This record gives sequence, structure tokens and C-alpha cells, in this order.
Amino acid sequence: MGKLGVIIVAAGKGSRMGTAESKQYLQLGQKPILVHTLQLFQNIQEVHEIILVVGEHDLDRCRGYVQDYGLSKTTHVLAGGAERQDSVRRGLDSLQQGTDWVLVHDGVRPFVKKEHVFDCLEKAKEQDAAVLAVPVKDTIKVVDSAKRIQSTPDRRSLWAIQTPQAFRLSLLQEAHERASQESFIGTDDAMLVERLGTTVHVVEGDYYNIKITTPEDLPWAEWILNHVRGEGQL
Ligand SMILES: Nc1ccn([C@@H]2O[C@H](COP(=O)(O)OP(=O)(O)OP(=O)(O)O)[C@@H](O)[C@H]2O)c(=O)n1
Ligand SMILES: C[C@](O)(CO)[C@H](O)COP(=O)(O)O
Repeated sequence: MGKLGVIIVAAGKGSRMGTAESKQYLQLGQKPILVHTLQLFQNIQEVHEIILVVGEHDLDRCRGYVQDYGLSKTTHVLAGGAERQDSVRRGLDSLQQGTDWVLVHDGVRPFVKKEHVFDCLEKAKEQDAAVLAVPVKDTIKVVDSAKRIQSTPDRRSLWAIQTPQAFRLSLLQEAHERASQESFIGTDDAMLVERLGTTVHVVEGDYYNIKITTPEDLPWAEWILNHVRGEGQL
């Protein structure tokens, strides 16, 4: 079956949140946002190891989380790079021998449902590459730099892409290698795999799997924690 590794990327600056403390370290209920995310994957039996990628200055703090919260599957805490893609690449380079499958997940998505993680992984095991996503609810326009609408894509074909994103490890390694050779930077891992000409499958998740990005996401995150997911019930 092969081992399953998880890369949690949390080396971003959180500039859109605008808080003094990077958003992944903000308190959500009883714990920092990042700890919620790590505990979620810690509690998935199929996960062999978790590689945590963080900012250079946060290595000690995160190693402390590993101790304090008993995150025994977090085998490495590494410094990330300038772009999310660089952080994922560093994580890929640290996965243990014998890993065949990898999940890449944002440290600031603490509400993914376990059932959806399994659905995504199962699809990847059938098809090599799968990502969680939800259909978009708004009408999306393509707008130019002068704020003029250029076109309106058919909403039925638009999905908002989330994480985790699940891949056969060798495929994701090849995708990162190619992107690096061609100096391509993408905003998610699926983009890099798509560039190889490989089909990436979408698995429907839910709208609670938010990426905590801007200040208005914080009260929404508290609400999800208190009314939908509940501490320890993710
Ligand atoms: N160089 C980077 C940039 C982002 N990330 C991580 O990728 C995830 C998704 O990125 P995003 O929400 O954009 O986080 P930030 O880059 O921190 O946010 P911003 O763009 O507002 O600065 C986050 O968990 C973030 O920490 C990372 O590991 N390394
Ligand atoms: C990977 C991701 O979360 C999928 O929605 C997203 O692309 C990260 O993008 P960001 O620009 O780093 O927020």
C-alpha cells in the first residue's frame, strides 16, 4: 500500500491578515490555529509522518508545540521558502524512504473533515492526483486592470480549490522538479501536476474548510469551531 506522508505548510507571513503575529499562531478556541491543523492529521491512523514547514524564526516555537501537544507523528519541523511552492518542495525533500503517497495541506485550514481527507486520498490512490474543492457560489467575472469586465465564465465549470491535495509522491516530485527547471510558480500543487499533462481529479468537500486569510475569517472560524466542528471532533 505504501506509506502516507503529510506536508503541512505554515511558513507564510499572513500579510492579508495584517496581524502582528502571523495568522497560523493566532489563538482559536484553546489552541493556536496551526495546532488544530496538526492534531487533525495526528489523529488519522493512516498517516505515517507529518512534515511541518514554518518560518525560520518559528522553528523553536513549533518544536515546542510538537512536545507540548504530543504531536508524535510530526517528525520534522523545517524552515520554508519565499513562496508556498518552495515550502512544499522542502517538505517533499524530507519525507522518509518508502513514502508513496503525500497529502499537502495548508496550516491555516484547521476545519477539514476527516471523511473528506479520506475521500481525497482514495481518489488519488485510484487516479494519482486529487484535490478537495467546492463549487463556487458567486458569479465570477474576468476583470481587466481598469476594472472592466472582460467575460463571465460558466459557473458550472468553476470550483474553489482547497487542500488537502493528494498525490502519488513520485508524480508530485516530478511536477515540482519541472516547475523549478522552468521557473514556474503556481499557487497550488495541482497546477504543477496539471502542467505535466496529468489529470487532477476534484473531490467535493465542504464550505467549512476555509483558509483563514483575512480578518473577517477569524470570527467565522470561531463560529465554525463552536457550532460545527467542535474542539477535538474534527
Ligand atoms: N512562503 C510560503 C507562503 C505560504 N505558506 C503557507 O501556505 C498556506 C496558504 O498560504 P496563504 O493563506 O496565502 O498564507 P500566507 O502566505 O501566510 O498569506 P498572505 O498571502 O496573506 O501573506 C499557509 O498555511 C501559509 O503559511 C508557506 O508555507 N510558505
Ligand atoms: C493551496 C490553496 O489553499 C488552494 O486554494 C491556495 O491556492 C493557496 O493560495 P494562497 O495565495 O497562498 O492563499
